[in-house]
Amino acid sequence: MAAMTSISLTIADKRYPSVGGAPAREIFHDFRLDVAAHEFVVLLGASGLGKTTLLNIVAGLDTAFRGDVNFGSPSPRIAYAFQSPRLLPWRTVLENVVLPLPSGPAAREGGLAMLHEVGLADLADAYPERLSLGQQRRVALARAFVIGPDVLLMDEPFVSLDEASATRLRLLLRSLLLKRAATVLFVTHDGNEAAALASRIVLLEGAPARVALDVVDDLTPQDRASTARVEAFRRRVGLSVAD
Ligand SMILES: Nc1ncnc2c1ncn2[C@@H]1O[C@H](COP(=O)(O)OP(=O)(O)OP(=O)(O)O)[C@@H](O)[C@H]1O
Repeated sequence: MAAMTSISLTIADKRYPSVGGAPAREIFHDFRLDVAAHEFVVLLGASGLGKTTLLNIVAGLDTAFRGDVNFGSPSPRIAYAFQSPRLLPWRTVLENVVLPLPSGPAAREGGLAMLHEVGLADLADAYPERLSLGQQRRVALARAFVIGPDVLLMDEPFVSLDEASATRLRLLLRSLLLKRAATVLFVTHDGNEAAALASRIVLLEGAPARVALDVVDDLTPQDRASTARVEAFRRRVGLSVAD
């Protein structure tokens, strides 16, 4: 039975000190975000607002802030898919996927099963340099899911792909989540991507960042497959974010 993991994030204060001539910046002030178990929250907002900072705080990678992250369940498994796939070039595809697992035959089996699910079983023994960006992003997805995450953090995981490849990867992500539910925080600049994926969209604005819009995305799978319906939804709820 998978744990039901929610996320309660409070950031009383997060700032970066001044670097070079640039002034110190307060990124978050009295900020709060509550994510229910198995919600798929897309965080949307302009560049430089603090979205990556927020993911790093939830991941526990950034502890230089005043505030608190609470998961509502003990020791949740957290997977983080970064903006670039970050595969180790000297390891094979399979070796990259099983990195987060204790080594052994069970890891190999789990890794191969995951590669099969993302459609890359044939490339298990290849090295990352041979892979297209779309394939590398699939490997990153496999590595995120191989631990059976309770919390999945994703920072623009499908950026720089052509639209057809990005659409395929979004469908793949949704089907992976149908098999093993996770609580998801997904960052993007792209309003259509947000509408196509989310169960809830949170738009951030300003400095320090505040929640400018927080809407439920109840599109059906059929709606999500239609660019026109996704765009209509985005306009209806007032999401008009430029990239
Ligand atoms: N270590 C750091 N030191 C100083 N400033 C930083 C540091 N990391 C990030 N910043 C600044 O803090 C702000 C928020 O950065 P962050 O990467 O969280 O934004 P973002 O919303 O994820 O942006 P993008 O969408 O471009 O990735 C930016 O202005 C960035 O330049």
